[in-house]
Amino acid sequence: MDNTKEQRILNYVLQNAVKGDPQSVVDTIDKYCYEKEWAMNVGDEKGSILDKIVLDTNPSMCLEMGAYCGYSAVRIAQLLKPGARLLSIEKNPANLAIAKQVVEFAGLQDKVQFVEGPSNEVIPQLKKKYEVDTFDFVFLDHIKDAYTPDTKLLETCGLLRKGSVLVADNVICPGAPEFLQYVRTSGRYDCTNYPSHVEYSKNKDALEKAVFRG
Ligand SMILES: O=C(c1ccccc1)c1ccc(O)c(O)c1[N+](=O)[O-]
Ligand SMILES: [Mg+2]
Repeated sequence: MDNTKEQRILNYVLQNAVKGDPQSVVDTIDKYCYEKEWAMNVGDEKGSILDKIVLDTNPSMCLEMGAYCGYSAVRIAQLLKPGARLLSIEKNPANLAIAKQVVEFAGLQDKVQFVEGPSNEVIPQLKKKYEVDTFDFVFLDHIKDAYTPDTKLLETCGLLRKGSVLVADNVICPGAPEFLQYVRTSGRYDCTNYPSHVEYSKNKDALEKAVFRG
């Protein structure tokens, strides 16, 4: 059976990264995506911005929407303090399987819990089924049209608290204009834009940080 780009990325990690070394996994995926095939990981440039925000936030409970191949899960999880955890939602079962293997190869399986399904169906289950109180940090990197309804759903499900930090990828390219308008005009967030570029390219993109006011 012909393999997919995501399977080729996993195979490249398994053959070239250092097992148990998260940064080696991140660097290896970046190398593959620069040299062989573009893929929609957050990438090294935006990833460095993401890293700084995670370190500054020092979160105990994190959510990621859009695991893809596990790249951002590895970036985030390697920065978490002991006992902190990342819950990663991915609706594509094939990508979820890849992401799980990438995270396991990095040695971060004890910090990352994957949940398969559409985010709008998973979010309402998080308090009872996954024993989540509130999220300190949320990374949005899934379907761009879902950013706004999922942010509102996190609010209505009581999963955000005063100071919860949301970081959204791709607010310029492919773009998330409704999300930007909502977080910047609702009065419920303090927003900061981080200009950057689309992963592995020179096209303009940006991250948006939105801190919930409670
Ligand atoms: O939407 C795409 C996309 C659209 C068309 C072709 C390939 C990807 C995309 C591009 C860059 C991203 O960082 C990203 O997260 C996504 N995504 O799907 O979530
Ligand atoms: Mg993205």
